[in-house]
Amino acid sequence: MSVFDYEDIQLVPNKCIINSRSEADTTIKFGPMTFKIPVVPANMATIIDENLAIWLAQNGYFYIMHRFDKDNRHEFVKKMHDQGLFASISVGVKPEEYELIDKLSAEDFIPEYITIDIAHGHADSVINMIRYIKKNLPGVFVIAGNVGTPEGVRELENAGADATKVGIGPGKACITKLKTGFGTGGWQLAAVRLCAKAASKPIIADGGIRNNGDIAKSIRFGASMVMIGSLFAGHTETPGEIVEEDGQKFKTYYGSASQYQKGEYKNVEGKKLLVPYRGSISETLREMQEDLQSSISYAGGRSLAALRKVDYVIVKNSIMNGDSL
Ligand SMILES: NC(=O)C1=CN([C@@H]2O[C@H](COP(=O)(O)OP(=O)(O)OC[C@H]3O[C@@H](n4cnc5c(N)ncnc54)[C@H](OP(=O)(O)O)[C@@H]3O)[C@@H](O)[C@H]2O)C=CC1
Ligand SMILES: Nc1nc2c(ncn2[C@@H]2O[C@H](COP(=O)(O)O)[C@@H](O)[C@H]2O)c(=O)[nH]1
Repeated sequence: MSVFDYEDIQLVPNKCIINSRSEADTTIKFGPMTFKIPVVPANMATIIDENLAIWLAQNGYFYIMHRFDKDNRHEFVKKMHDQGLFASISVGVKPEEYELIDKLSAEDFIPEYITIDIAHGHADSVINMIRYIKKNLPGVFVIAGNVGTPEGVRELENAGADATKVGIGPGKACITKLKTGFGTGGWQLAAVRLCAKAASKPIIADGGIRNNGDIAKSIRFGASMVMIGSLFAGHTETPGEIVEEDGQKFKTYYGSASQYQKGEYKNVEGKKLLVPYRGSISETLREMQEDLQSSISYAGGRSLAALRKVDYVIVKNSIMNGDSL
């Protein structure tokens, strides 16, 4: 098994067949809808809130609302639908989460997407929740995770998941590999490749994206969608608190399994960081789209499909050469 991560890989260019990068099509069909780019902000409390979810849905981007405003999720689905927007929520696996599914079903508020979001998603608790949602809300597109192995992907797909989310511990606010010794941190891209080969349905590569080029690399190795936290954390629209230090502006970004999210220091597997403030998220999304259009041109194609079969080389520890943007 070859083990590598984003910084160890370079994609190999093919002859360009378009006259302008604007001709390259970055759209992706994911579940019942098509989105502008194959990118989704992480379903974390410092990355997405209701206002940003509305803006993303109105502007052709996928979003997944986090699950930490527990009592508001039912109202959130209703609010999105009242505005003619799609609803995409997260759930956990505890008993009260089953009550939410029952309530949505009883009142016929059916979100388009539900993501089952727990740390160790290769578990009977997740399999049971997938089955419950599929039985009680049969039209919903169910994303389940997180997993880091082909076996995990297959079991969740077999239980009925429509997509699986891959990544155990590669996130920037993550300390899982330090606290437990487990995970895909340091070999996340290779894990995405292994999982995608086993998958018969779409996968989301989750965590470890540090540069826009990593989105193209994720697509090359089989992801249909890429989930990103830290690269989005510093924006005006993301909900992290603004902090000023030595005249410089930062925003807070904390893990969903950090004490800041949990309110207590128990089973902590996440930390808090300060991320430089960087203006509006619309500019970052626009730049991601432009960079992806450029990637498609280097792949010698017109759409994301060209990226999926491009050659690559493994250049361990050498390609960045100390470079930074
Ligand atoms: N992608 C990643 O690498 C990681 C992501 N996270 C994020 O942090 C948030 C909190 O996650 P999580 O702690 O799972 O959520 P919860 O605290 O809601 O836990 C969900 C349920 O799973 C149980 N559980 C959690 N971890 C384990 C485990 N290792 N073995 C057995 N049972 C377990 C919990 O019980 P109990 O608490 O009693 O064990 C609880 O009943 C999520 O948003 C998750 O995505 C967290 C860590 C890693
Ligand atoms: N191990 C942990 N992982 C976490 C936690 N909170 C979120 N996450 C995961 O990180 C990604 C985002 O990664 P990034 O590299 O883009 O910043 C997110 O989608 C989760 O899967 C946590 O507390 N511990």
